[in-house]
Amino acid sequence: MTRVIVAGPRGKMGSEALRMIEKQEDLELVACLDHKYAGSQVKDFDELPHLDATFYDDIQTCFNAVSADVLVDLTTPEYGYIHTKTALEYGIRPVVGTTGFTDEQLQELTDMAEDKETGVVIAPNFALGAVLMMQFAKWAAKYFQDVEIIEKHHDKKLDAPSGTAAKTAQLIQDVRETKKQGHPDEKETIMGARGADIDGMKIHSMRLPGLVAHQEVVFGSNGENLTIKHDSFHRESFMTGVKLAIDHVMKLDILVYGLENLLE
Ligand SMILES: NC(=O)C1=CN([C@@H]2O[C@H](COP(=O)(O)OP(=O)(O)OC[C@H]3O[C@@H](n4cnc5c(N)ncnc54)[C@H](O)[C@@H]3O)[C@@H](O)[C@H]2O)C=CC1
Ligand SMILES: O=C(O)C1=N[C@H](C(=O)O)C[C@H](O)C1
Repeated sequence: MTRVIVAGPRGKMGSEALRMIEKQEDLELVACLDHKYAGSQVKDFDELPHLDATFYDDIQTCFNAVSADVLVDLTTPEYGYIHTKTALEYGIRPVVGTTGFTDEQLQELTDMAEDKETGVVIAPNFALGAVLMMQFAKWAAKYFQDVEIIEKHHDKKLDAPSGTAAKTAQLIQDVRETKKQGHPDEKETIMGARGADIDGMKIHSMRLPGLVAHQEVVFGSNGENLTIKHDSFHRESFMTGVKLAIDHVMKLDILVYGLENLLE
């Protein structure tokens, strides 16, 4: 039985994670961490009668009160980073879906996990289709140098570009030479019109009500375009990956960034 704490349990992802945990025979929810509702019970809020766990609003109080193996963090960039560090200090293995960490923060957490010999999984996208979309994009980038990433999300999202777009760009960077795209003399008459720039490739972030999580990676060459596209229409799409990450993190003693590293 793996004992799990969920941070952000009342959020869009966290509430889906609770529903997933309830269905697993080998996972036990031992506490929830939110910035409010301290002392409340999970069953006070949701129709999840089998989940018997208390809400805490302070991470140290929570970690001192309950014994846990894994912290699943689905909160905000600011708190996700603090929670991950604190979990490592307590020897609790973080599974982090929260996006928006800086490269410096990721490096610090990588070093800390190595130092503590404690597993961490940080996955910018838990949907298996999105993981494949990123891998296909990396493959295509070997043959197509010109590429633009268009990510589309709901308008409650805090970070831009999305963690998935940033990770896709990183994977493409591994195989693509730096190249300035578009006309050599192009000029933006409205700032930002060409999107964010990484080594000359562009990322465009769209935020609209009605969207969930969507990304297209568009490659261009002479006389042809290749579009690799993924859509998450429901947050259930992320839960296979969350469960996979919880199972794997128990066997790791380093930080793994990206679910592709856990797939055979
Ligand atoms: N890796 C993946 O596959 C996915 C990652 N995400 C990421 O997960 C994170 C959460 O996304 P959503 O659920 O859509 O956001 P949300 O805004 O619906 O939920 C975030 C929750 O965190 C809670 N929270 C804020 N501060 C907190 C604190 N100090 N302690 C504990 N809880 C706190 C909020 O009350 C809220 O309920 C975001 O960073 C998002 O980018 C979202 C979808 C998929
Ligand atoms: O905030 C979201 O919703 C999502 N965030 C992740 C990201 O930033 O890539 C994963 C997915 O796109 C949904």
